[in-house]
Amino acid sequence: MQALRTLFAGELPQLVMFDLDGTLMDSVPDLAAAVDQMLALRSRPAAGVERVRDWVGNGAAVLVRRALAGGLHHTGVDDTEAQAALADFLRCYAGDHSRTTVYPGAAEFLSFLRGQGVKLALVTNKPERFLPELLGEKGLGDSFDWLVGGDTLPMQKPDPGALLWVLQQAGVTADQALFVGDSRNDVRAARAAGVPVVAVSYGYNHGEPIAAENPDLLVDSLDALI
Ligand SMILES: O=C(O)COP(=O)(O)O
Ligand SMILES: [Mg+2]
Repeated sequence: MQALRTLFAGELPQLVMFDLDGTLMDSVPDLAAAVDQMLALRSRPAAGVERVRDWVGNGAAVLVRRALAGGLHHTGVDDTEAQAALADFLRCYAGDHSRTTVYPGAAEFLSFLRGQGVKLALVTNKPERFLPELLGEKGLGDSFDWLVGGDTLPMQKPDPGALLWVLQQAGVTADQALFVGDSRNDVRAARAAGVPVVAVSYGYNHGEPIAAENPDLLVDSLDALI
């Protein structure tokens, strides 16, 4: 907590915005299962958890395009095929979140902040339709004042638009807010919004160490911030 308070002149932030996948929840096992089902429907080999981990972070449509391309760079994927594959992926993913787990320390940090009266928001690139059910299923249903999915607004992280929207809703200035995330999309969106940013070391960042993005703080678990 000492470290967190140093970012806010001895106080706590008034608003904390959280990324979801790779920050609060280890969701890759279920995302990979749905990707592999989508590929199997096309008689294509499974991608597997290790590769899918590096493809998560830019929302479902980009994840599916990366899976069709077999790598991070997905130019050249046919739009019609990508659209059909996205529909299959979304249908498969909706069915089963049983392998998704909340990271140790995440629930504790959220309830600590709630107890201190800090406003909380989820700002994820994951499609909005999955959020209420997934959070409820994993015991985080009452955690957030705002839920912003990747398709809630016209822009997605690393665009700062969703963060700026939440700041406006909350009536909080950027320097009184904090963003907590795992990927370069999070750090870059927070920087562009002027919001201090904490990164977690255990998440998904396209196979690169998140330290290279120079977050204001880097932690190995969220309860290190309590
Ligand atoms: O769905 C994704 O690609 C990533 O979601 P996130 O923004 O919560 O990491
Ligand atoms: Mg993430």
